[in-house]
This record gives sequence, C-alpha cells and structure tokens, in this order.
Amino acid sequence: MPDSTQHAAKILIEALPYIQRFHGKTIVIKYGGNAMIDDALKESFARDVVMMKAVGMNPVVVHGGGPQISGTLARVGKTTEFIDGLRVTDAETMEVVEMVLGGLVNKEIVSLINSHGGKAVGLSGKDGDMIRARKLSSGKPDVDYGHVGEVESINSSLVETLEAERFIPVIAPIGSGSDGVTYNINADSVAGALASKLTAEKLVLMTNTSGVLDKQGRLLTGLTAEQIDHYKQDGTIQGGMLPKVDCALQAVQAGVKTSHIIDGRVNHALLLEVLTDKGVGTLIRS
Ligand SMILES: Nc1ncnc2c1ncn2[C@@H]1O[C@H](COP(=O)(O)OP(=O)(O)O)[C@@H](O)[C@H]1O
Ligand SMILES: CC(=O)N[C@@H](CCC(=O)OP(=O)(O)O)C(=O)O
Repeated sequence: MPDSTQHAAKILIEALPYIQRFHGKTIVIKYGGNAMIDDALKESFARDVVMMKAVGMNPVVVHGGGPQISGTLARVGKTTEFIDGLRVTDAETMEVVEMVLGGLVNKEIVSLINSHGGKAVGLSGKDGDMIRARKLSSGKPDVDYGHVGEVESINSSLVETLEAERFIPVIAPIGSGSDGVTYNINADSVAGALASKLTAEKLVLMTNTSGVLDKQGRLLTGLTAEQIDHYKQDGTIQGGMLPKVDCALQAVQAGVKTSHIIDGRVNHALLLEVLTDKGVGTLIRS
C-alpha cells in the first residue's frame, strides 16, 4: 500500500469507534470570533463540520464574533467596553451587534459550510422564538450592562426539526425578551444553554488559546468544579475565559457528557477533538 493510503487507513481505523459512539448524537460547537482568524482556518472549520454531519453526527453551531463587532464599532467611531468578558451594550451598540452577528458573521459561516457540501441554515435566537432572554444584572450597583441578556429559556423545536431534516443549524447569540427588547448574549452562554437543552453529547468551545492555562501558561488538560472555583478566585481564569468555564461547567452539570475548550487556531482542531483520542484542550467534568 502507498504511504498516503496507509496513513488514511490508520486515521480511519482510529476514528471508527468515535464515529460509532457519536452516531446520531448532537454536538454543540461554539465557534468564537477569535478563532475566525484567516480563510484557511475558516475552511478547515467548515470542512470539519461537514465531515461530522457526513458520518452521522448532528453538529449544531453557535457562533461569536466579538472582534468583528469591535472592528465595526471602531469604524463608526464608537468605543466599547468589556466588564468580566461581557460587552456593555447600549441601544446603538445593540443595532451593530445584531447586524454583524445576525448578518455578516452568520451568513459567512453558512456560506462556508454550504460551499463544502453541507446544508447549513443561519438563524438568530429570535427565529422560531428559540432564545428567550432577560436583562443580565451585573450584581454591582454601579455597573449596568445595558442590552446584555442571559438565557431565560430555549425552545429547541426549530433546531430539532432542522437536525431531523439533515440541516446544520448555525445560530447567532441574540435573543428577545418577553418585553420585546433585543438582547446581546455571550455566545458561550448560548452554546452552553443550548447544549443543556438538547442534552448534547458534547459541548466544544473553540477559542484562541490552547485551552485553559495556568499562571505559567501551561495547559490545564482537565478541570473539575472545585478547580474552576479555585482558579477563578486566584485570578488565573479571567476575562473572556470566565463565561467559557462557567457555561462549560453548567452544561456538564445539566447532563451534557463532556465540555471541551479547544484551540480554534489549530487546523482541524474539531475533528481531532471529536474523532481521535488526542486531547487537544481542556476537558471539563462535573
Ligand atoms: N486561564 C486562562 N487561560 C486561557 N485564556 C485565558 C485565561 N484567562 C483569561 N483568558 C483569556 O480569555 C481569552 C478567550 O476568551 P475570548 O477572548 O472571549 O475568546 P472567544 O472570542 O473565543 O470567545 C483568551 O484569549 C485569554 O486572553
Ligand atoms: C454580551 C457579550 O459580550 N456578547 C458578545 C457576543 C459575541 C460573542 O460572544 O463573541 P465571541 O465568542 O467571539 O467572544 C459580544 O458582544 O462580543
């Protein structure tokens, strides 16, 4: 056998148990804005999602786009502020967030997946009344996040219908309040809540670090609830990593089998995580 055929056969043999184990199972993937760095990586992500669907898994994509929102705000001369990893969102910022996430970023991902042979459908949490949100309180008297929301409830019937028809849902993290107000929700939180609602097999959060790192920059390959608490208190975990570990933990506590924080800057990181036993990031257990 030529070397390349042997190599492909070896990969397939390694992947087979995972393909069987995850057949028909839902895997919620959070694709962070920081992992959408260049065209080659975006292509690799789209190929991985299509491949997962082709072998019988049900990938559901929730995307971010924080850097893309910040870029557009800067172009229109608007400053933006993050507190504990969340963007303080006034009414004008909310309009930009909805345009960038629900429009540009969502449709770019849908097009990429479709150009690789998938059948992606782009949605925001408003479609099918999927994400009911309420205003998020900062818990501090002097901090008002504005239009930042938290998930109140999820109606997953639209996602389930799409999955059953072999579509790949691609969801922008925007929700409506019962008061009709539009809310900007951190994409990690939406992915976690959706994974819990769907009792997904896995929640995979793709970001721009090799996983959760300790103070010396070493990868923490596994984290429990107690360790997360400890690393939050001593400041090891901060900023954008805070909503990530919180929702990853909530998801496993709600019945999702495993949550993973992985490096979206690595080619085919998603397939490596799902189809091999090479741990490529941080695994979070309840
Ligand atoms: N302990 C930690 N390990 C890794 N990254 C951390 C840690 N604490 C804070 N961070 C920060 O969290 C960032 C990831 O969050 P964020 O920028 O919101 O990414 P994304 O756009 O993928 O959601 C990392 O780039 C890093 O700056
Ligand atoms: C409330 C809040 O912070 N919302 C995020 C939504 C997008 C997001 O989560 O994007 P990433 O995953 O790329 O960071 C924001 O406005 O940036």
